[in-house]
Amino acid sequence: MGCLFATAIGSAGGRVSLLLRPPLPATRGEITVESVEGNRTCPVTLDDQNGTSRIEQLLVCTKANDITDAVAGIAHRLKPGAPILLAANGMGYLDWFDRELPDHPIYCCLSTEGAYRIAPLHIRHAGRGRSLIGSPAGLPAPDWLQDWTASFLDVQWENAINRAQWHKLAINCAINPLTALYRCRNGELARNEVLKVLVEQLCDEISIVSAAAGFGDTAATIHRDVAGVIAGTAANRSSMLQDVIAGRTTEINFITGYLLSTAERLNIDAPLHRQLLQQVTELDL
Ligand SMILES: NC(=O)C1=CN([C@@H]2O[C@H](COP(=O)(O)OP(=O)(O)OC[C@H]3O[C@@H](n4cnc5c(N)ncnc54)[C@H](OP(=O)(O)O)[C@@H]3O)[C@@H](O)[C@H]2O)C=CC1
Ligand SMILES: CC(C)(CO)C(=O)C(=O)O
Repeated sequence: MGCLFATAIGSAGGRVSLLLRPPLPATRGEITVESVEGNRTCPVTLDDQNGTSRIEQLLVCTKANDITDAVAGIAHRLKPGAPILLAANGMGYLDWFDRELPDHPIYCCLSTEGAYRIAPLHIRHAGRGRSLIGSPAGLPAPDWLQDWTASFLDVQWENAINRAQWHKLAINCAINPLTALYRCRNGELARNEVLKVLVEQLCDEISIVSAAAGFGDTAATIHRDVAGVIAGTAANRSSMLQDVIAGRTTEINFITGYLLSTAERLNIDAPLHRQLLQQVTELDL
């Protein structure tokens, strides 16, 4: 996603540096984004945590598990008040920013774009989607949003980013862990009678937690919306299943884990989600 977003901002005239893990292959590079519309390229400066230039604006495109380590390594280079935009899936990483970087405005990006890496700095933009950017603290749309809205991606400002994130998280909680455990494509959750019942039970629990957490819209629509996403993405392997197949740590702690910590705060039990968290965590070990 980092290569896709960097190329989008570059296409709108922005200057982009990629902060990679050391050691750096070079100090300059070129991103290639393949898609059905043809190839796009974007020249970038390559940098790592040992660099010295000051960071005016930070876009974090790691997996949720890596956010805090990645940002902690470069936090000393942030200009005072530099905005930080977090593009990872899931929820539950904002507390760290409130604690460690309270003077930096935090924004979140919720994206349904689809992209995967073919080689270093070379990606395939496999599916066009929409990206919502918003401020969990309720800040107004910043000037730099223009770099995104002027790009080739479909980007919109979202005033209620918390709600949008919760809704996406709820859908992921109902689909991703089951597909990872049963190693099936999303559509199997509607075809297999046993899995169908489990999806319904997961949605029942999500609905109760959502209502208590103040997300009444999600509580009311989660069964229908999950069925719609399963039908619309029937041939997909969920991101969690892809992580399991590739032997990567999943983002379960920031998806089901966040639902469960919200439930616990509200004294609600969600036993099926608890069981799935444990089972997927065992896969991660
Ligand atoms: N790909 C997609 O289509 C979509 C992804 N998302 C979400 O976006 C997020 C990113 O996904 P995706 O781009 O696919 O993930 P990738 O694993 O492809 O990319 C994550 C990148 O983060 C880098 N990274 C991790 N830790 C550090 C660190 N400490 N310092 C510097 N770089 C670091 C990794 O580097 P290295 O290569 O060295 O490991 C890797 O290049 C996830 O939360 C995902 O769920 C959301 C919608 C769609
Ligand atoms: C919507 C869904 C389930 C599509 O596969 C997804 O967001 C994911 O895989 O993480």
